[in-house]
Amino acid sequence: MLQLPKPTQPPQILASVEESYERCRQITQKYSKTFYLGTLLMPPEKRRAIWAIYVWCRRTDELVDGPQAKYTTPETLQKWHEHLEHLFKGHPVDDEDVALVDTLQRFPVEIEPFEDMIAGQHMDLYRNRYETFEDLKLYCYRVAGTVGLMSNAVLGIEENPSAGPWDKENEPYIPKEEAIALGIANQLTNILRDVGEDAQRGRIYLPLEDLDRFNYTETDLLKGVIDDRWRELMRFEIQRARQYYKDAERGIRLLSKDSRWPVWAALMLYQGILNVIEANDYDVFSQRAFVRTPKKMLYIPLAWLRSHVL
Ligand SMILES: CC(C)=CCC/C(C)=C/CC/C(C)=C/CC/C(C)=C/[C@@H]1[C@@H](COP(=O)(O)OP(=O)(O)O)[C@]1(C)CC/C=C(\C)CC/C=C(\C)CCC=C(C)C
Ligand SMILES: [Mn+2]
Repeated sequence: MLQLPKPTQPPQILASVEESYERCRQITQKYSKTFYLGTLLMPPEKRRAIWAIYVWCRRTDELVDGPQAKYTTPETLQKWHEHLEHLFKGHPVDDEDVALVDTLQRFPVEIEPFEDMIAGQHMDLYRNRYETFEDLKLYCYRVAGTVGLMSNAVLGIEENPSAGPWDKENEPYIPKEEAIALGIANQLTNILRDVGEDAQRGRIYLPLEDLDRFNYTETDLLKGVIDDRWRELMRFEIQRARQYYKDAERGIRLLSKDSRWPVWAALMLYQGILNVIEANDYDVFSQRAFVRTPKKMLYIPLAWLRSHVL
């Protein structure tokens, strides 16, 4: 017997694939000058896939960090998770989704990093202190390491041209840990840059065990005290972030050739924020550290060199 369609909501006319990617491009350009610049160095198909992923990440982040964040509850995140499941079944729900569904078909990736990022936003909903670095690392993996895993699928791995047929059975090494390391490095940089802003919202991401170690208190931080204890603490955290950038570097060498330059550029541009924090004598309370445009432009050819030489 012929099945009649079940009565549902009238089908919504969504943006075309091209329109949706263009929207994602505009959103990426508006929200992140750094990553947008990096994506311009990619071949067009990869570039627009990264824009689509960026927009999903940005929308997820906005749920707990954006202007409507005070209305976000665990149910909101549960609904966002259901929305995600639709996308992985190939059904876009709104205009921005159309590009991501297309991207997921072209560059298959597991749902897990997307789910983990939602779990990270859940942490932001309830936590405003991190006791140990292990606690903070889990948060950093969830909100940023996951971006590395999502991006890996698009960036691609360089096939080893010298591999013989006997090597074909061996799975190629996917630099997952290195991609996660770059996400964690970026997130730690973000946290160090935004200490003052976060404190004004009552949030302290720096591990309390680290504050203790340098004899610096929560009250000092909330008051924005800059003294030798603070400088030592910041030096320690900057050093830790730099180690994560270092760990990521060996992974970049394994990426496909056309992805190395943009990733080096994104790494150098974001890591540059740490140098600015040092140049500002660790004052992250009364000024925001950012890399000036002429310096940014200098990083681009340097990144090209590194992608060819290292
Ligand atoms: C060039 C390239 C491939 C970039 C990836 C771009 C992308 C998909 C970014 C998504 C970022 C995003 C919106 C994440 C949501 C959570 C969040 C806000 C995390 C912080 C990002 C900063 O974003 P923001 O828009 O605030 O930027 P500004 O500070 O305003 O400039 C984070 C700090 C996390 C970003 C993490 C990454 C981009 C992961 C990087 C890892 C890779 C690209 C993998 C590379 C592969 C190997 C093997 C090393
Ligand atoms: Mn955020």
